[in-house]
Amino acid sequence: MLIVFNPAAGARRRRRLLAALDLLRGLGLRPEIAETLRRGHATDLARAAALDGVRTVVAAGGDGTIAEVAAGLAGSDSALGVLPLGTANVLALELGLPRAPDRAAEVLAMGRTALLHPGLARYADGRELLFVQMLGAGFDAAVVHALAPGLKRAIGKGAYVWQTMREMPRYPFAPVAVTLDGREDRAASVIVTKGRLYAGRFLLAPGADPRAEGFHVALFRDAGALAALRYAAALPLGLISHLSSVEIRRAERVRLAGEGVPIQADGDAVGHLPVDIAAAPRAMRIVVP
Ligand SMILES: Nc1ncnc2c1ncn2[C@@H]1O[C@H](COP(=O)(O)OP(=O)(O)OP(=O)(O)O)[C@@H](O)[C@H]1O
Repeated sequence: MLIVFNPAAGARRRRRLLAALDLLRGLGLRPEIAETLRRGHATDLARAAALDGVRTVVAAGGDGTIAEVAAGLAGSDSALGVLPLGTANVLALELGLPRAPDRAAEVLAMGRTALLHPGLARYADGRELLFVQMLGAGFDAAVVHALAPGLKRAIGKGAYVWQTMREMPRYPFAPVAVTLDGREDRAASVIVTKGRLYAGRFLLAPGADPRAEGFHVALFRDAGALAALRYAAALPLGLISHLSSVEIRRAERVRLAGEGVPIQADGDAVGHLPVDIAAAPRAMRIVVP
């Protein structure tokens, strides 16, 4: 087992990592630790471990770290493990993965796995990006793009609320052209999700499951600061999918295009539209309770 630790995830999570390590050792495991030095490093570390035949590579961080480790393991037989040390930890909440180091260590030691079906986004220049939970284009991505990492470390999820209020009056709401399995549509913002949850425990797409194939696509029809405020208020109340200006569709293939529209994937800023989204060529195994 290799644990890939992102020291920049969450806030001061090294103690939780060390606690989990002690517990894993107590359960008879001898995990190695590799610390990431920069963005994207977790992918290189995971890929090298998979080539070496390491059976389980654990992402110790948040959703961004999980996605990077998953990208490195793609196509291999190594399983993905998770020690949730991030800010939002949406995938961990989605799959019921415990945050407490003792319980997380127990889950990793048991080694029970489920299938995970990541999404793969392809940019116009042919680059590919794997995501495990969701990809957003439009307003939520603008918030992620503008978020200062220091603020996130200092005040955690509150940083998203603060940045959302700042972006509302200034985001230009360029329209997003959406193609769902060949059918054309339009929206002000779009979230292509594998899971039910968004930004923590908030319900976005009832019925979605990262262990199933395909995507749920939330189309936010209304543009403008007031609409963004309405969506932001409905989210913590679990009411997003009930709003008349939000439609949730299922699709296997999604194309998103829009002039200068930012994208976020698994909570990280990852460039701009256009992208073509489909299932990753192979499902992978993830360690679950
Ligand atoms: N050594 C490093 N220094 C700075 N950034 C890093 C380093 N290693 C990884 N990163 C980057 O840190 C970013 C944040 O990581 P991650 O998403 O795991 O944590 P988080 O944002 O706190 O959690 P969540 O996504 O669950 O809210 C990722 O984009 C990752 O590429």
